[in-house]
Amino acid sequence: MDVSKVPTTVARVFRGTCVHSTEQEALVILEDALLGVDSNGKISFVEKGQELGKVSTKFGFTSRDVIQLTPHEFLMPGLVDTHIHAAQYSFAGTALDLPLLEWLKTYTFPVESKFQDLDFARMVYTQVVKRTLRNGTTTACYFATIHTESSLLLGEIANDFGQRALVGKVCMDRNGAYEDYKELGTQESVDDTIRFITELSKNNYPLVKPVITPRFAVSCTGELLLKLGEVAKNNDLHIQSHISENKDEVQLVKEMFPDYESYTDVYDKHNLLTNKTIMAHGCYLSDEELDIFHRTGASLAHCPNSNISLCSGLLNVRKVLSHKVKLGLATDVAGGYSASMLDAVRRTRDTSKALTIEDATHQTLTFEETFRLATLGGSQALSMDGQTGNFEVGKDFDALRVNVAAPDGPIDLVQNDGPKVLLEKFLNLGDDRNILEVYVAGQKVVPFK
Ligand SMILES: O=c1[nH]c(=O)c2nc[nH]c2[nH]1
Ligand SMILES: [Zn+2]
Repeated sequence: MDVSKVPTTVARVFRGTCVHSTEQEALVILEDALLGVDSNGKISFVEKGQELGKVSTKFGFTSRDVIQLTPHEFLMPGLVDTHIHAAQYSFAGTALDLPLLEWLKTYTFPVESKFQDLDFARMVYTQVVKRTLRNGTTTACYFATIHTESSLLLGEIANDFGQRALVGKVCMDRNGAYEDYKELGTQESVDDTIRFITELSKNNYPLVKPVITPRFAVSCTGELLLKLGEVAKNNDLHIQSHISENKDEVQLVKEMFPDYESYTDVYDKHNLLTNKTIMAHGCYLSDEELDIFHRTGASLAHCPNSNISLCSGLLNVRKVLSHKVKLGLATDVAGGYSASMLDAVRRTRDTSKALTIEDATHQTLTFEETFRLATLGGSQALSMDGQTGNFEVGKDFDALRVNVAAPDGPIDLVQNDGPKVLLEKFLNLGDDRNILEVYVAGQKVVPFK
């Protein structure tokens, strides 16, 4: 029997304001909407509240089953963090005084080396999954470390807490900056990667998948890059890495890969740019490089907090979008000091405003556009927009129930603000106290069980 044809029952029905984005409109506000979620966690209908009688008959529920949102509440799609280093959560909020290459050598590699210790890994990975979920990250694209066992543990923890996640065991077969943190050789890196994807896939976690993760061109030989491209292709997997974050790094890649046209060309020629590839940063990509992103369908993770914290650069999101390159937002913990995607939303607008200060003709991103990038944009960047990203019927219900007037919360309301103002206040002033509930694929994952 085709399971997809089995009739499903309605598991939850909400009535109230729903906000989300579509390809056409950055912000769609549905007031007094009825949103139904079926027993498979998928959105079964989005209708008008006044149609309650008809809808309840059609879908077989009663008005007593309806969860009524209060006037200061709304549902919005879950936030998508397209790039976060789970292991670096252990030093988030510190060590922000060096540029990228020195920062990696001084702070990051020594900390990541500690993740062969599974007890330490369990503690940090549990913290980061809980913290991001509580802050509304329903989908996270994680870098772990070079250690296969603890990377598998990160997948297990994300699954246990119900977060949708891509998890990458980091590949590094060279590290001139810090010899103690790298894999034994190229073949070991490939073999461990294959073991990682095999073991993770064996668990059949419904929402957690492996992602092929060459750290960046600087820490991988050409041979490794090529082999990882092959593994990704043979297994139809996502790929993630870093690109063009800081000027010294771009120069170093030029020196290490002298036969290539550009940083992007290095990845392209090693078959690492596909429509399931997400590259972090991209601050210094040329028009020609962005055209390669467009041609291959690869996307960018915008990491504004980290770009500013490590003084790396200011990504021009408008320019990226004008090349029709998919783009999502990211915390990039711990180059970025906050694990909250609300911070990424704010830093995205700050960066856009800084670009406007530099050039008055630059069109600042609106809050509605930034909202779309944090939700639908992220799901597109991860090629997951068939399953998540907005409230289209048939997609998984990944959502936040937000109360802008949460008691003891950070927002004071003084007048009867409409839903657009409430969303803007939440994005600019809100925090986890405003996020009453988080749903992933229809399951309530916050508050924690
Ligand atoms: O922000 C970053 N964080 C990292 O861990 C890293 N590794 C390579 N390039 C990087 N950039
Ligand atoms: Zn990163």
